[in-house]
Amino acid sequence: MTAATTLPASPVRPATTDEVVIETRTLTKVYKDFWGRAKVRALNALDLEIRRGEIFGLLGPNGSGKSTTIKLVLGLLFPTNGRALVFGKEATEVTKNERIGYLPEESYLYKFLNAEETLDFYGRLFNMPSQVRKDRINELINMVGLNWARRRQLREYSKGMTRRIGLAQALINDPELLLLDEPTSGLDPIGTREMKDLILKLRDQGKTIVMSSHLLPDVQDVCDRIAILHQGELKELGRVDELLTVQDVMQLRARNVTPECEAELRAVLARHNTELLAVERPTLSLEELFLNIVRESEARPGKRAPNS
Ligand SMILES: Nc1ncnc2c1ncn2[C@@H]1O[C@H](COP(=O)(O)OP(=O)(O)OP(=O)(O)O)[C@@H](O)[C@H]1O
Repeated sequence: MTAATTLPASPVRPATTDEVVIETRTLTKVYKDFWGRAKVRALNALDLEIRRGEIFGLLGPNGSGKSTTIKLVLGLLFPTNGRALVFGKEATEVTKNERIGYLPEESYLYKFLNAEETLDFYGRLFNMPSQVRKDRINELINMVGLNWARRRQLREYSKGMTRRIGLAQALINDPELLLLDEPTSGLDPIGTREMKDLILKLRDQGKTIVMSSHLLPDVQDVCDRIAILHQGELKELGRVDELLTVQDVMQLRARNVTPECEAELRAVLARHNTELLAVERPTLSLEELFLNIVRESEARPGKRAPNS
């Protein structure tokens, strides 16, 4: 994706509202074997409410039920028990699909079409008029940074490029709700940052986004709330900032602290019987360091003295 991530014009909607977009009530899925015998309880009595304008993360180890949840919400699977409602309607009702975009974990796009043809195919499925389709395809291809490869067949695409065209496809109908299965998998750090910025922009446009991911820093960066599943059970649910806040520790950050000032601070803390856990310099994340170096190298090509 290029820096020119212009998003297709859609009305700016307010951020998170109280409107519930996805609701699950004791949602349960038991996969059966060939003989109809219960084989795997993939999801057990899941209760969730996801509101308009949220970025909601589904986390959990392999086999914990994330994809099953997404498929139930999409109406691709029937629940064994309980209900999944999307926009207030049963998830299995097909009319809701017009308001949903889905990026599956594995690409199912036709490999012998190029990016334009792929999006044109999906635009036709949504009965988009020719000119609207053309404009939308241009906007989306630019948005995901594939302009340079728009006429190349998808079989020549790298994993990261495939992820980008998958996202463009998921956005073709300007959906209100986006379900993204592992949106950053296969992307390099710059592509990952751009995908995350894009997800945030889509949220700012009022879209509701549900994403599953194993890449925890990505989830931490973009998600407002998360659910953690384990063997089909909901184990944790809440706002990311609240779940990650260590309640009984406080951090002070100050610039230009002199040794005298530090000594006084230590003395004050000691006087109040406060246990000083650490005095340290903040560090960049590896992502920040990497992006700084790449951006600097783009601005100033040529030799760069390491650690400068
Ligand atoms: N079609 C199926 N038939 C039988 N069992 C299935 C089927 N699909 C998934 N399962 C089982 O259901 C459980 C949950 O699977 P699911 O794919 O929802 O997990 P996940 O959290 O998405 O995993 P991953 O992180 O590996 O994608 C697993 O034990 C899996 O083996």
